[in-house]
Amino acid sequence: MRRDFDLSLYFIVGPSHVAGDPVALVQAAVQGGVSLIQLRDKTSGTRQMVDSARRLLTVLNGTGVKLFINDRVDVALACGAYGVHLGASDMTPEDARRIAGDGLAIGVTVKTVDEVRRIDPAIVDYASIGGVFDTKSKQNDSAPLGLSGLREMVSALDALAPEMPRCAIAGIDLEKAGSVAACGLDGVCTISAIALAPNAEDAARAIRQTVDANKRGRESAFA
Ligand SMILES: Cc1ncc(COP(=O)(O)OP(=O)(O)O)c(N)n1
Ligand SMILES: Cc1ncsc1CCOP(=O)(O)O
Ligand SMILES: [Mg+2]
Repeated sequence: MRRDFDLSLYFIVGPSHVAGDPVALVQAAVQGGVSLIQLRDKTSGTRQMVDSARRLLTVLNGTGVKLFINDRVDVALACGAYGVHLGASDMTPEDARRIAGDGLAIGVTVKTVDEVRRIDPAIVDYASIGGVFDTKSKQNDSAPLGLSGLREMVSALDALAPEMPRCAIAGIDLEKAGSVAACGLDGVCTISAIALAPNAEDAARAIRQTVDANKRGRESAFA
């Protein structure tokens, strides 16, 4: 398992979400408290994607913030990313593990309780629950879970693998981040709440503060 990553504030970047070079945006976001980055690129060629990932890794070097690659096990391995994020139509986590061995952390999207129950905790390193709310950043075919659906998913995850790191995604902004994190998560994932904010660093800082105050395990900080 590779679990030396921090889901507190997971920020997704890519050409569909950020016009132009994401480097300055990522630097500002990390300065504000983003703890994990994902490159999500549905449009570029493979070589371009590996180049973009390498540039992000250069920016993240020395920050402790890890890089995950969306969908593409080959790109993640080629650039030396920390992990890969896989959804229901991507390579299965089992196949990704066969290819990557222990060389990649593997995160998965879960949208239903059944999908949670199908997770193999010996293979998967984190679960991202969503979509929680409506989002303009991706077309989601299923209805939003809302907070009650999110809580059901968290309970299913607790029954399966209480230690498994978990975050949630879709429509999570500063206003919602605290109540979402308080459902028993290790963090939240966002695109627009940081990428479209007037000041990415300030936005990340504010969201990170509210997540830290509400996420699972916060009691131990005062023990
Ligand atoms: C952290 C995180 N959670 C969910 C997703 C969505 O993944 P997927 O369901 O495979 O959809 P695409 O992003 O590939 O369109 C994600 N990328 N990251
Ligand atoms: C990639 C992805 N997967 C499910 S929702 C989503 C986009 C979330 O973006 P935002 O934080 O802007 O709602
Ligand atoms: Mg995917």
